Amino acid sequence: MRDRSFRQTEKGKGHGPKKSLGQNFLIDPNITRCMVDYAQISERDVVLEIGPGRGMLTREILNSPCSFLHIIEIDKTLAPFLEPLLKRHETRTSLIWADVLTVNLKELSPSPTKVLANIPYNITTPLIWQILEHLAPMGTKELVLMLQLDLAERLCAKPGTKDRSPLGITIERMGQVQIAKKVPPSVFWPAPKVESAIVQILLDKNYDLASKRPWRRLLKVAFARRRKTLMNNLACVYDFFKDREQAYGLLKELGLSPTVRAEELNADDWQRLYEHILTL
Ligand SMILES: C[S@@+](CC[C@H](N)C(=O)[O-])C[C@H]1O[C@@H](n2cnc3c(N)ncnc32)[C@H](O)[C@@H]1O
Repeated sequence: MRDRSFRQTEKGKGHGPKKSLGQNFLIDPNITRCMVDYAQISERDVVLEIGPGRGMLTREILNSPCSFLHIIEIDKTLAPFLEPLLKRHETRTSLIWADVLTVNLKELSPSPTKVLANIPYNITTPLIWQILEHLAPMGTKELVLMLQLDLAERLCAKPGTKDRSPLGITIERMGQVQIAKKVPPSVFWPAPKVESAIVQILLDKNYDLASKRPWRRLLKVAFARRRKTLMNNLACVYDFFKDREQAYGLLKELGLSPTVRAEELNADDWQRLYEHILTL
């Protein structure tokens, strides 16, 4: 059942949704419950919620047995919604008013084991990189995120498809990603123009990969010009190789065609290429 009292309450507290901050609030408690169920939060979990808005998902997380909840929200005008809620759970919550992209997530104490968020679509990609880079090495093992459906599909893209991306490949090397549930615009207020999806990311290996500069640089170079071959990108962009001959030699050694494009490589190919780049 949708939360029909929402609009009145919202107006009552003098806060209208801000488009510039991606404020499409969830109004269907079944969806927030679903997100918390996917996260399977136990009393050992420390949760980080990004962008709590009016606290719809926050309330559901606080109903779970989590030992601690960090919350980061940029919009202080949401205080009348959040502060009374958090006051009831003072000993196990901490609220930071800030742009999450400027927060040093490594310093959150206790360290989050799980991240839940209905994130503003405009900061999704840098935010996921930030979480992988700073929180995965600190023990974050699971992310349950509400994302725009097309981005969710890009994160799950298989080798050989045009949607393959550096972020998707990095997640694949660190764990698994899946679309847990597609979500229609009608569960938000105001309704966005696009469909969304709940995405579950499990991290179970290579926890420090996203923080490795050579890895990030390899992917950046390989995907710098998507229509060019991997060999051309490796040889011509930046200075990985002296010339095309050297790049050709490496691809041959790895059993890869000289005409292969970055989007065609699978996770093992990336690992072998990365290991070789580290020896250069
Ligand atoms: C899509 S709304 C989700 C609100 C709430 N979690 C819900 O599901 O109803 C996104 C929230 O992220 C907040 N936000 C936007 N940009 C942010 C940023 N850079 N750092 C932290 N919070 C941000 C917005 O103010 C808003 O509360």
